[in-house]
Amino acid sequence: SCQWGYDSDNGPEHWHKYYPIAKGENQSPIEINSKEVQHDPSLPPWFVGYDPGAAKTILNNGRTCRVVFDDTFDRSVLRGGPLPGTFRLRQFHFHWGSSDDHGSEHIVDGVKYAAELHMVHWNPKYSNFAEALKQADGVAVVGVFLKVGKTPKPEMKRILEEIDNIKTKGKEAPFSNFDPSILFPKSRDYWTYHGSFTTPPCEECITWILLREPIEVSPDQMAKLRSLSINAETEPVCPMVDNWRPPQPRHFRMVRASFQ
Ligand SMILES: NS(=O)(=O)c1cc(F)cc(F)c1
Ligand SMILES: [Zn+2]
Repeated sequence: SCQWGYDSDNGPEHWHKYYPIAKGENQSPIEINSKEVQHDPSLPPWFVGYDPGAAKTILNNGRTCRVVFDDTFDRSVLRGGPLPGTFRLRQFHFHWGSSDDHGSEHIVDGVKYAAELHMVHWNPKYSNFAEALKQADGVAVVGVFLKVGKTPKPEMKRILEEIDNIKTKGKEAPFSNFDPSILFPKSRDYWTYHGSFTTPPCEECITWILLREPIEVSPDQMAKLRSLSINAETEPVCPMVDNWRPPQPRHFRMVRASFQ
């Protein structure tokens, strides 16, 4: 059946059987190699206008920890950068490893970060998210790398405090009054390229905006993420770790940088 995951029997090497686009030519993540990136001075800055009141719930869907927003109107939006018009924030989630030396999906000059935050937005010129993911310009994801250091990121506290209430698959808790832009690093420098969802359905609908500057989290904060389980409450405990897809072939895609 369609229960894809990250194990040897349902992981990234199997996804193409149910989602043939997983072997497409515009798949994500990819390796970013600074020497092959093209600096594009015409790339504008990107901007967000997030309404903290749009935050709704935090959920363990058995594959990641996801915070969901009200996207029924242009309430929390992303615009500028490589994007045509405004995109609506729908959710954000994370990918991480079983130890601090890996876990990110995109890899930069050989560097694997401990985790990667994805802020998912969709183009309201399409009637809904399901329609948008069928379009090449349907979705925009801002990716932020998480690097482990000594100082905890205070802005992560609220997310990690909720983890105790969503330990197992299917658990959901209210999550309100949160502006996710507090998670961004200082610099707005980014790489951008056209790619796909890094999980099934692997649709090639994403304009990626990957921030160059990682945010720093503490080892305890990473351990908290790793305390989530993929199993439901009534099933044997299986830690939610290594929920990342390895890099995919870049093929003929150009990665542009907003910075020199
Ligand atoms: N991991 S990802 O950001 O590419 C992503 C976003 C999304 F909205 C749905 C997915 F299945 C996967
Ligand atoms: Zn993701």
